[in-house]
Amino acid sequence: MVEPLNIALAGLGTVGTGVVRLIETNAELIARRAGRPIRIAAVSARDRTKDRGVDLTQYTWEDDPAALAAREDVDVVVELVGGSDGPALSLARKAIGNGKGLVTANKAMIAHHGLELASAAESAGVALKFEAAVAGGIPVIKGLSEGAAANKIERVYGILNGTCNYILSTMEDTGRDFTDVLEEAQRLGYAEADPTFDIEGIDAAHKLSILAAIAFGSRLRFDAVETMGVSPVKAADIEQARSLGYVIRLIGMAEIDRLDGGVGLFQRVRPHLVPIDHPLAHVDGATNAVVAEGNFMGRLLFQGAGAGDGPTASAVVADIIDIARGEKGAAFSMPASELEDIAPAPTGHRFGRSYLRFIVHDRPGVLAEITAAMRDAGVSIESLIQKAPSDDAGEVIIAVVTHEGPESAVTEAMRILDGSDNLAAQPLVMQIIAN
Ligand SMILES: NC(=O)C1=CN([C@@H]2O[C@H](COP(=O)(O)OP(=O)(O)OC[C@H]3O[C@@H](n4cnc5c(N)ncnc54)[C@H](O)[C@@H]3O)[C@@H](O)[C@H]2O)C=CC1
Ligand SMILES: N[C@@H](CC=O)C(=O)O
Ligand code: NA
Repeated sequence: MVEPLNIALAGLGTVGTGVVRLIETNAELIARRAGRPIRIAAVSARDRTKDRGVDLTQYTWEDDPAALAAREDVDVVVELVGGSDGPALSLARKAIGNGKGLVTANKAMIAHHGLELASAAESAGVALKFEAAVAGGIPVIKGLSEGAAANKIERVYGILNGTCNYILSTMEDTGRDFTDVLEEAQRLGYAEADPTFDIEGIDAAHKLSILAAIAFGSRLRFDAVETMGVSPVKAADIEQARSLGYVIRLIGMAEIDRLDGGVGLFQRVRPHLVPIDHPLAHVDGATNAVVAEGNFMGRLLFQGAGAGDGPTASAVVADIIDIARGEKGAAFSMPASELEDIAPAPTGHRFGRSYLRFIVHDRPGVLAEITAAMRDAGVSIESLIQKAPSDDAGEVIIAVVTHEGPESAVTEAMRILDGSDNLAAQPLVMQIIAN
């Protein structure tokens, strides 16, 4: 008789109930693949009486998630509560401290405390796994830390937030309003408990910092991710971008910067313009996609569902199966002590084309002021569109696409224009992804 792997689940929301459903539905197949059955020994969440659409009566209930980490009959704790600190972190610390494996989908906690938890797991000789934390159901952590393990990777980028991608692509396809589409993404279980994390780019920044650590063998530097979300993007930008041959996507990009003879870690999350014939332009809905460039493998593209109960549960259970097979692995693809401390790249090195959007008062001299600022900052204009006001508010949209050049020149042009009384709103700058 083979001993089961006994797991405890903390958090029974979108992902937690997805995990219960998956383990119950595919129990026999999972046992054959894992070499032994996966048994849910105990569960915990905030509200015991809530109807979650799954029968939990057969599992022991603990009111306090921390109690799961103390149970003798538990081999692996699965943390699906969320939040960078609080109950999730104390549960994670206790589980590892008590010699239990830890599986989590919590990118906020890993981005902030991943190094501490990885070191603790290594010392305790237990597994720490978080495949679901980056790009949901896509096995990108496995792909990079196992499939691409032999490569030097110096660039990784992609679409890392399902909620933002759902909002941007749905607005683009249907012309629907931002708030309305966000509510739909929340109903579908894509958004974080606090959706500000999604729309302000913080969730994507959590994921990017984890990916960068795995891809480059660098220490996590979430604090150094330059982050901007999608809230400043207006329906008019989506329309303008489309007329220029682009779509707008929230892109996370991490790169090793070797300019000026040093080595720096560049990490940025921002809305970008993506040419319509680029593979990332066709990533719609809650789909995520990650591109990684390795010195021997070339370019890899991972694509699939980045959020939602089924795909996320699939990644969580894959981690549990790995542990059942006796695979511990290294949380960040190498021992925590081997991760290099790479300082953030100096700003001002980036080079490329940009899209600049101004909302201005419709009066003489506005265009001249904008083009003069560009000239004085050394920004070369490739195209400029002025859109007639659609209402009688007396405001006009001016969209500028620049030639390739240093981003620092665009920043300087924005500095020159800052505070101008011709501007009716804060200008928006989006970088254009090269083909
Ligand atoms: N929803 C998604 O598509 C994805 C979510 N994740 C991550 O998975 C984790 C869980 O996310 P969801 O299931 O969407 O969240 P959720 O909000 O649907 O579920 C959270 C669960 O944790 C429980 N909980 C919250 N605070 C608690 C506390 N103080 N004590 C005890 N239980 C508590 C709640 O009762 C609920 O059962 C988060 O870390 C999230 O970032 C990762 C990838 C995709
Ligand atoms: N809120 C996240 C869920 C998955 O990580 C997202 O929208 O991508
Ligand atoms: Na994943």
